[in-house]
Amino acid sequence: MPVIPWDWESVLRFLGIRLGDIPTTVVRDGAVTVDALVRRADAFSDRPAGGGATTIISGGRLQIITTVPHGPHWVALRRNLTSEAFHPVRGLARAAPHRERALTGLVADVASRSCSGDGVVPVRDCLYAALFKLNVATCFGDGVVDCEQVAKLLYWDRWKQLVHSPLRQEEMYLPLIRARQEQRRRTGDTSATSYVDTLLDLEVPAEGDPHQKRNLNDGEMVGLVSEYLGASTGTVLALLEWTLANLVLQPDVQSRLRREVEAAGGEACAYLRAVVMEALRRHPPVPAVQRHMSSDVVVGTTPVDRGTLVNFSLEDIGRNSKIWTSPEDFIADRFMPGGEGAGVRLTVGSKEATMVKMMPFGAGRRICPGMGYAMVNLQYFLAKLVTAFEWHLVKGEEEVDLTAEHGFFTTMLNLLHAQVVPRTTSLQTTA
Ligand code: HEM
Repeated sequence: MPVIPWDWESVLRFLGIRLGDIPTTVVRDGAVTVDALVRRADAFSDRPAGGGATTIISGGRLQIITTVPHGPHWVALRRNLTSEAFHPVRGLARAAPHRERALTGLVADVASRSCSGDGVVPVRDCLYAALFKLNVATCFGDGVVDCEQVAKLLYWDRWKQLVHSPLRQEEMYLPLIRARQEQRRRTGDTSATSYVDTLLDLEVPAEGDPHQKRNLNDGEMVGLVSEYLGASTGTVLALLEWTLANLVLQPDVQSRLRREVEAAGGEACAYLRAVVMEALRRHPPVPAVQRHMSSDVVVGTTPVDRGTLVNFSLEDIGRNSKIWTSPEDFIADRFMPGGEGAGVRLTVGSKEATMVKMMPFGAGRRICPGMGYAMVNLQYFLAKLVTAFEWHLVKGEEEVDLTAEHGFFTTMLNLLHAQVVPRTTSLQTTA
C-alpha cells in the first residue's frame, strides 16, 4: 500500500492554525517525543489556546480540559473526569449497563439493515448511533434525555453542524443539564452517577484567588459536555470503522478473532487486544499532539523559541519502519506473544524514552484521560460485532478504500459499506 505523506499545512489549517501565524516545529521521533512530553513535562504541558480538534468541537470554548493551560484549573477539571466518570472501577462499572443497551440496539440495527434490500450496511451510521447513545447516557445519566431528543442528536450530519455552533450547543445541552439538576433536586438523590452530576458539584479555583472556589458557569459546563461527547464518540467511532475495514479485507483475521472471542465466552482475549492495538498503531484517530512553549527550549537538538507550537507526530512513531516490519500493513499478530509488538504498553514511563513504539493516546501529563474507557468500549463493541455478524466486501467490489481524511480525527475518507451476514444465516444462502 502506498505511503501517503502528511500534508501538515492543511492539517494545521484545519485545526485553526495557519503556518506563518505561529512558529511551528514538527517532531517525528519517538525518543525525542517522550523526552519532551514525559521527562520534561514542566515545559511541555501547555496546549495552544484555540486550535485543536476538541476546541473546535466545543465551539471555540477554551475552558475545557483540552485547552485550559496547565495549572490548578486544569487539575480540577481533569481530576474530576478521571476520579469519577472514568474511575477504573466505579466509572467503568456505572457505564456497563449503558454499554449493554447500546450494543443491543446496535446489533438490532445492523441485523435489520443486513436483512433488508441489498444487505449492505452503512457502518459509520450504525456505529455512530450506538456510541453516541452510550456516551449521552454516561454523560447525562438515566431519565434525562428522552428518545425524541436523542433522535435529534443522533444524526451524524446534524451533529457535525452542532459542533461548529456554540449557540446551538447551548440550546441543545443546557436544557439537558438543567433537567438533570432538577431531577437531582426533586429526588433528593445527590450522588454523582453521571459526568454532568460531577460538573454540577465541581468547584474550581476562583480567578485571582486560588484559595477561593467557585462553581462552573453554564458556558463552561456546555463546553465540557461538548468535549466529552465529541472526544468519546469521534475517536472510538473512527477506530472501529478502520478496524472493521481491515477485517473485511482480511477474512482469515476476522474468523480467527471470532473463534478466539467465542472461545473466551464473548469476553476480551489476547487476540482481540492484538487487533485493537494494531488498529491504534496503524490508524491513530488523533495523529499528532500539540504543545505550546512558554519558554525557550531545545527539542532533540533543535532550539525552539518561546511562543512556538511544537507538533509531535504520533502517526509517524507508530509507522516507523526502523521499529515495525511493513508498517503500512495491518498485522494483528505483531501484538501476540513473540511478535515485535508483544508487551507494548499504551502509557509511556520516563525510562522507556528510547524504546517507545507507539503512542496513540499521547504521553505525559496531558495523556488522554479517556484511554481506559475507550479501550473497554473498543473491545466490547468489536467482540460483539464479530460474533454477531460476518463482515464481507460489498458484492461486486474487490477492495475497501483505506484513504484517510484528516479532520477532527483521522477517519476513512470513503465511508465503509459492508455486506453483513447475521451469524445465524449461512453465507452460502446469500452469496
Ligand atoms: C481511541 C480513543 C482515543 C484516542 C486514540 C485518544 C487520543 C488522545 C490524544 C492523542 C490526546 C492528546 C494527548 C496528549 O496531548 O499527550 C487526547 C487527549 C484527550 N482526550 Fe482522548 N482519545 C481517545 C478517547 C477519548 C475519550 C473516550 C475521551 C472521553 C471524553 C477522551 C478525552 C480526551 C481529553 C479530555 C483530552 C485532553 C486531555 C488534557 O489535555 O489533559 N479521549 N486523546
